[in-house]
Amino acid sequence: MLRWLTAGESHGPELLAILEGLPAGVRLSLDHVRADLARRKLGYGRGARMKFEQDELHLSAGVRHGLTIGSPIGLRIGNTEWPKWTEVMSPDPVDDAVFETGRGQRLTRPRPGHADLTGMQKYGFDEARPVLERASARETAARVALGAIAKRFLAELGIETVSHTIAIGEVEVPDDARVPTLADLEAIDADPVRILDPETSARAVELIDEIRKDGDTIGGSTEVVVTGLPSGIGSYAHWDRRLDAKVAAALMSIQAMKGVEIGDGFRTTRRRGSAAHDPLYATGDGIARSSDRAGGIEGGMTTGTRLRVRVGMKPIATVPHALHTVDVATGGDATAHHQRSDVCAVPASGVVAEAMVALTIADALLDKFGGDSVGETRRNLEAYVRSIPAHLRTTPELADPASARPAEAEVDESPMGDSLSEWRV
Ligand SMILES: Cc1cc2nc3c(=O)[nH]c(=O)nc-3n(C[C@H](O)[C@H](O)[C@H](O)COP(=O)(O)O)c2cc1C
Ligand SMILES: C=C(O[C@@H]1CC(C(=O)O)=C[C@@H](OP(=O)(O)O)[C@H]1O)C(=O)O
Repeated sequence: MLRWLTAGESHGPELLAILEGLPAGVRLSLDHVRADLARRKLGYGRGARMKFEQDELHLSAGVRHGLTIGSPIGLRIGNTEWPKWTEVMSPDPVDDAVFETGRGQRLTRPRPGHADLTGMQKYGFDEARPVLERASARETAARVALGAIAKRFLAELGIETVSHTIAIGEVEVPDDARVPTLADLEAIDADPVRILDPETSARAVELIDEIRKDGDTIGGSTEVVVTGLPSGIGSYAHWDRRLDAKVAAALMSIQAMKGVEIGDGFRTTRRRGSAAHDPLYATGDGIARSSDRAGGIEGGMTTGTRLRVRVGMKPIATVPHALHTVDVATGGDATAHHQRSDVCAVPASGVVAEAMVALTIADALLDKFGGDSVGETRRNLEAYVRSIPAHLRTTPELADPASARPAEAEVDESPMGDSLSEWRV
């Protein structure tokens, strides 16, 4: 089992994160983590803070001489903005004067769409500062750092993860656009909105400019693609073992995410059954699916084809043309507080989504294969893959129905072996 925890406020001294349960022997350098932290700060439409704040990474535990050692991995990410916030976020009591002016002013005009008002009710505060400090997506830097480590573990097993933007507002990548692989990552990250198709990217940038000019904000969607997965990760046997449920929960836990689709998701719900699933064909190399509508998960388990999940983000709640609200200090009409904000954080949210998927997959793999060292995990994985009998084996490549015969014929000719042990994992 892999466990992870984060702590830290948006304007506190630092974010903290612990990853527990990762096997020993994973090759890891600080640069791997730094690279993903830098990717998370990219993206057209982010606010001023992304330009001046640095993510100061410290690896405190669990790694020695470039290898994980099986102990909990601990890391810190310093907020370089901290010197401006020492009084407002001081752990010790401060003088009341701090709350009179500037950064310390009490935030009594809650923003609709953010955690402000309900957080005040729930935790018993009379202003939103202590709420937004933790509700803020600054915390996603810690998740991305942990995800970068999980990705190193996955890479040791030949599993690769990539994300890209598929929509900004109503500007969408066409349905039939090529699904990227890790080889496309450089091109995706080089694009201002992380869209592969230059024409769609240009329209998305134009839209963000328009939205910014209007004093508004915009959301969108991203897709995460994972290749190299064996079949059978997750399970149909109980609700909390289903991999689709775990991936959906992980993605929905990211600030501002409002919906998750596995594979073709809601598009599938509008199709007839005959056009909604991925028919099986016998190819010379095993059983293959002729389409990728399920997104690589059936019955809560990986099918062995690429995993494809999408997550949709609502527009940023701190709208510059601030929304109507109530000043809870006076009870009167007001506009919501706004100092600065992102106009669009969809490109960055893809990097966070990648991290959450990587952590979830790494956990599910360890659930099935265990391993105190990555070599042990790899041996267990390979033994499982070898144990699947030839007539049940699948290939990740899509079948061409024209040159394949239906899988049923194959099964008829070669029924499952007499002995249970022949196919038992
Ligand atoms: C990468 C990223 C950046 C974000 N930046 C902002 C921002 O600048 N201003 C803002 O109001 N919300 C921002 N959000 C969204 C809020 O954190 C989120 O809406 C808030 O925590 C309320 O949670 P909910 O939207 O899940 O209900 C961002 C989210 C992400 C993932
Ligand atoms: C700091 C980050 O994102 C922040 C997420 C965020 C929010 O409300 O979620 C609000 C903004 O912070 P501030 O109000 O201080 O400008 C973003 O900059 C980051 O991603 O590193």
